[in-house]
Amino acid sequence: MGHANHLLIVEDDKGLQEQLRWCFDGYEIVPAFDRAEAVALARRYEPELVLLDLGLPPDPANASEGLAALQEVLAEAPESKVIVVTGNDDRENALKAVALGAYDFYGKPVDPDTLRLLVDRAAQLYSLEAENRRLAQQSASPLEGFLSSDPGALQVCRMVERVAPADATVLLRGESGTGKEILARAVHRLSGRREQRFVAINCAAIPENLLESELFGYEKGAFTGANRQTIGKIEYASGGTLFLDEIGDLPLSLQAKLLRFLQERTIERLGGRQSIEVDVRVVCATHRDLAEMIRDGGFREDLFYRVAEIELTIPPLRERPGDAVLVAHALLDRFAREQRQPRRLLTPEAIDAIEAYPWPGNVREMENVIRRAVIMADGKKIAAEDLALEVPEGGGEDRLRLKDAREQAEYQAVVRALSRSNGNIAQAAGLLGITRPTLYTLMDKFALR
Ligand SMILES: Nc1ncnc2c1ncn2[C@@H]1O[C@H](COP(=O)(O)OP(=O)(O)OP(=O)(O)O)[C@@H](O)[C@H]1O
Repeated sequence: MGHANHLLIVEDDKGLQEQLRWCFDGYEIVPAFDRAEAVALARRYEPELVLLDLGLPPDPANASEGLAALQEVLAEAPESKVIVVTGNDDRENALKAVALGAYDFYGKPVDPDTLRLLVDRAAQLYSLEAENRRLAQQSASPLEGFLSSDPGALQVCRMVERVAPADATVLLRGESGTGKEILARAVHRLSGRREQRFVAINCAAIPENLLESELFGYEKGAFTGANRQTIGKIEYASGGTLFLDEIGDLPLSLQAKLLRFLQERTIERLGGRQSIEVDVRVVCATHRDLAEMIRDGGFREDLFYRVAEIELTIPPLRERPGDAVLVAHALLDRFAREQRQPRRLLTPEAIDAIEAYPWPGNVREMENVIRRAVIMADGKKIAAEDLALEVPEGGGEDRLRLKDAREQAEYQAVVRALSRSNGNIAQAAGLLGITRPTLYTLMDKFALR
């Protein structure tokens, strides 16, 4: 056992409590003597395992207090494996308990060895399930920092994982703020070059005459003011990854020089004669339509084939249904953590506004909007007004009606599953055939938490 599992023992008989404590050497025992205590301790420890005597005070002869405790404990710690201990031959209540979400039952009188076996097995199952949950959560966000549940965007993430280890040049296409830089960094991190430098340069942000020396470096005396030899970004990235952002904005003169570098893998510093071999992985990004630029003579076709050995297109937020709200919630979590404040909730109208807005600036724009809303909103809720989004008029009425219908159906399914499982998240998720994180996201969306 890696760390000791918490075992909550709910048993009003002090002697039995003591006896059980000795059987479960190796577990972190948390004793409780009645329902209220059991629930409070379940909340505090979220124990992996619970042994629950169904006959609890004030009426130990009757299982009702124990069954109520079971439900409340599971509401606090939905993943817990609860084993109920029933009176001799009380099969009816044992089955009731299992129907309410108990993992198993055991009849008194207690035989320590058998009970220990049962608890050990439950512990194993718990850790298997925990591992599964961890893996499921990972696959929801396959690349660190890149959030999405959209099949198209997730496909791009999988491609990034696949191509990262190869040295091929990658072109990332996508509107501004769609996470091109995050994915470029992921390519680097998942490659054999991760220990070396990741060097980023934005071709649109630097004037043409400076860009050349930024990229290639220069020798002393190469031009007025060049008073010492300076290494360019390409050389600086040697052994690592060079990220050329906004490659579509690279002037034609430099396109020719870059092409030569990509073909020969050597550079010459400005004013220098020596050609220097450089081993770098190149990742490029652009929000422009390079094919159209090629037709208009603004981008070299031969360079395009060099930089686009692998081309990945990140879909914009408005084409990823559900992602806007998912990302908004994740940002609220992040800002709450950063500012050590309780997490704000979005009102249903705010969620509607987020879904209806086209997000031309994608996640970057959303970061700004949410950050501002957190500052502007008073109280725990963020209302649609706090977001101050200008939702375009008209247009999507049919789409909206369909969306309303879908939302309503979704809402009803979630509410019914939650009430049927009496608020037990794991059970409700099971009924709906979705994972717990997805259910939590839906509950947030409908403000059901
Ligand atoms: N899928 C995502 N999940 C979480 N954060 C994201 C996602 N996409 C983008 N971001 C965030 O949005 C901001 C912009 O992302 P990034 O700089 O990678 O976009 P970009 O496509 O390179 O934008 P630009 O073309 O404007 O430079 C960053 O703060 C990034 O963390």
